[in-house]
Amino acid sequence: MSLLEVRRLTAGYASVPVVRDVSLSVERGELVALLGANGAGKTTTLLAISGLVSVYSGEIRLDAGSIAGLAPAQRARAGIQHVPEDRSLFPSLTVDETIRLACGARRPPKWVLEYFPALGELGGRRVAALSGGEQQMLALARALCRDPSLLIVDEMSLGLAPLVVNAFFPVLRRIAAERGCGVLIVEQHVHVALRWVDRVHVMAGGTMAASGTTDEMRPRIDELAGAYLGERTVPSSVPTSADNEKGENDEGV
Ligand SMILES: Nc1ncnc2c1ncn2[C@@H]1O[C@H](COP(=O)(O)OP(=O)(O)OP(=O)(O)O)[C@@H](O)[C@H]1O
Repeated sequence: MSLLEVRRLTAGYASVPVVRDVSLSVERGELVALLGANGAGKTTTLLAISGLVSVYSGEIRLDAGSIAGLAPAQRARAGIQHVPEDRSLFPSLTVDETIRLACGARRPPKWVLEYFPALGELGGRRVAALSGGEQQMLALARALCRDPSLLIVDEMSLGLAPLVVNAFFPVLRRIAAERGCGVLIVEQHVHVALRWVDRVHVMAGGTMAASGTTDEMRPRIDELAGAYLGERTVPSSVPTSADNEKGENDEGV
């Protein structure tokens, strides 16, 4: 039984479907990437899972239960946390205030900041004064405060330097493994994603073009990039899975 099961989803805006017949799944402890060119429908698919766009047909199940009838806030309470593309932080709040707001009356769980120790030094700093990487750390930490069973991260690397991106992936892997949650990310750096994720779904033109384990997809990446990913690939000189075993860039954030 998958943590998240999306079956034949058709969803869109103002009665116009922009994703059609999309199926994907995420298991507990698994890191899954959703890839695709601009406009392929990745964000819309994530928004449909979180209940933020209209679903016209298909099924979305979390822990085997249908969440179709649930409002976004109910889905959040059911275990889904969504870090949107723009990160949706409040620029005038400090790091501490952002975390406290996410935790409500409770204290932030200690383990949250253990994944992002750099945030510990930034408690009093306003969001507006944080770098892009620090803002992404905060957005992820805020989502983790709810101890999600499914963490959704849209365009995690947007605006971040490749070195910073490389540092985020091992942290996401640890979160998935240690918290037992599923992590579904939209990622533009395809070769970097293939270094770290367990499974890949490739969207094109609002439909699911290819799905498979990373080992299955890696040999097909040039074919997939040519057919579906447009400019959203980086040269294959970016380290591949073999480099993981050497522990390069694993220092975390
Ligand atoms: N609010 C909206 N109203 C109407 N159409 C929209 C809306 N948002 C997105 N679309 C359209 O839906 C299609 C899929 O967009 P979506 O943002 O899901 O793609 P994407 O794969 O996430 O692209 P990108 O990588 O550029 O963010 C596009 O044709 C887009 O123009």
